[in-house]
Amino acid sequence: MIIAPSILSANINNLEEDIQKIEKSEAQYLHIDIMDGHFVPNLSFGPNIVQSLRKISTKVFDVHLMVENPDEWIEKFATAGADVIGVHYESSPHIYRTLTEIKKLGKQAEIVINPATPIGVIEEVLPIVDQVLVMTVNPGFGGQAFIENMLDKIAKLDDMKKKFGYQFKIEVDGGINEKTIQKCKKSGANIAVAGSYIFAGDIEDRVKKLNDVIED
Ligand SMILES: O=C(CO)[C@H](O)[C@H](O)COP(=O)(O)O
Ligand SMILES: [Fe+2]
Repeated sequence: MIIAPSILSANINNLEEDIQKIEKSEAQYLHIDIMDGHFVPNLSFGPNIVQSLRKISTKVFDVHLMVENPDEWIEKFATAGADVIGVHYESSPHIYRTLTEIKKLGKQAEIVINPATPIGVIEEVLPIVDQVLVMTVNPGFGGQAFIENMLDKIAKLDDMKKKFGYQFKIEVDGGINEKTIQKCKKSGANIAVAGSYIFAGDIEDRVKKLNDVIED
């Protein structure tokens, strides 16, 4: 399972130091939350931050767009250094086109669904995506509690993946800690984003702890 530390919970006063700790850790991804104050009630980072981080990190940049009109932003984040670009199903009526454009830019395309969104509505894009992100909290903030009934959704998605032979990875985001990561893995998740859990302690140690519990 891939661990993706979310820099939303990093120390913004000393971001470089935290990024260096992530570099040394076993994490394979760096999760970057982009919030526009409209799609979610919070603001975070823009493409310039992604561009700066690209100079100091070798991790896979997993950019989670929580924005209205994602089509306006995908090229900017692709140019800034994103490797994976995640767009919310709820953010556009033309999400198939958005996902296709991400692929045309040479990036991995990810569809993201909010807790209230059923997987049935994304069935038609499953053959073209590289990742599906199942939100396990309502997006907008770090440090929220994991929504337990998302485990059924992850398991259903994993069943569909096996039934149709799809290759996408299943990612989970929100409320991930030593306990919830094990449940997500059992349900079929392949990538776990963790923000507050990782940055509340020693970064390298916390990433290792998450890896250790899922290996047991
Ligand atoms: O997308 C997000 C919030 O919208 C973050 O990635 C997520 O909340 C991570 O934070 P935590 O692990 O503290 O829940
Ligand atoms: Fe996120």
